[in-house]
Amino acid sequence: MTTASAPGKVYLFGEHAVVYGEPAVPSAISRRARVTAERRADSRLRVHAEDLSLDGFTVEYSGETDSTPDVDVSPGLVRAAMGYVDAAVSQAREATDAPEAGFDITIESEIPLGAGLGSSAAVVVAGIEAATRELGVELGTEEIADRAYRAEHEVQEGQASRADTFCSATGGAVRVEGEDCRAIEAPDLPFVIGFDGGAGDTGELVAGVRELRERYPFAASTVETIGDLVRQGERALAEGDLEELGTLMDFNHGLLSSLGVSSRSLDRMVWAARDAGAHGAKLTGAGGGGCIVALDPTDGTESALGFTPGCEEGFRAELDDEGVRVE
Ligand SMILES: Nc1ncnc2c1ncn2[C@@H]1O[C@H](COP(=O)(O)OP(=O)(O)OP(=O)(O)O)[C@@H](O)[C@H]1O
Ligand SMILES: C[C@@](O)(CCO)CC(=O)[O-]
Ligand SMILES: [Mg+2]
Repeated sequence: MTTASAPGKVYLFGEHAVVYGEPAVPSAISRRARVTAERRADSRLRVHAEDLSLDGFTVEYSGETDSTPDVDVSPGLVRAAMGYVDAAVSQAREATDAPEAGFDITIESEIPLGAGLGSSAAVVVAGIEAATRELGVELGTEEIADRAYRAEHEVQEGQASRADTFCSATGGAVRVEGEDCRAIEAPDLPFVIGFDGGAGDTGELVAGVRELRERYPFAASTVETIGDLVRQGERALAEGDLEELGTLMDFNHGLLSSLGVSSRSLDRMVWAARDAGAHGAKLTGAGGGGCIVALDPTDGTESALGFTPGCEEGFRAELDDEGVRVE
């Protein structure tokens, strides 16, 4: 039995635009997904995912062809929910040259699902590490990141960047532009996260931005403008200029909003943070619902979020320098 964990992340800048080759800067945070893999004698896959929003369930099946989940929800919903775990196990089988390997998989996660904190990437990264180690193979961090990217790419129907999976695999703050992924220096950042209790569908939201880009040249320009903003943000990050970082985060939120990926509750939380004196605030991740991230060294934003209609939880998050690890 092997357990591995990997962190979630927030985007300082650049989500969505990163899918089209613009740079982005995500940062790992100290909330983790833990995946335990135990080799089975047969080639079946049994997944126990307590925190999955389908109310905690166990699925047992042998593969895509004859999946018969023993749960009281529609098979379509279960397949959609289990796609990332399936893809992680496929990558682990391929990496270890063990196409028939079966596992009992248990997932425990502190990262809300579909909320912009990279739960899918953390589950995939930790899943690949746990399953490959269980088979006695030690992959390097770069390979885990690459295979996790391929898994997300497959589940999100070809619409994924390397940002979430690279960040979750390596930890810390990173910069991703197309294939180019690297760690970057970051000062201590006073992240405050607001969570509306909801979720967005990453695949659908990315597809929505793609349509806008194809339909309107100014939407394509908006995506490029986000790239310009990220380059400016990198300079502010290197200088540790929190005020400038905040201003750029506010701007980034406006551009994401114009691309249709914000929501009423995300906007409310962003405004609550700004009114409370945060340096800046924006939605993080795919959007549609879920989380915002603000920069605020004071208690202002956290307490304001406590009184914001539509906000379920406000909490502080530390940058996590540690990526995937065996527990
Ligand atoms: N604890 C978990 N157990 C099982 N599967 C999980 C768990 N957490 C996440 N997943 C998988 O990840 C999916 C959510 O991924 P999605 O990309 O939509 O959101 P996210 O990664 O949380 O947010 P974002 O990509 O915007 O940062 C879930 O539907 C499920 O398939
Ligand atoms: C929306 C997106 O940019 C980030 C989701 O966390 C999608 C991706 O990069 O794969
Ligand atoms: Mg995701």
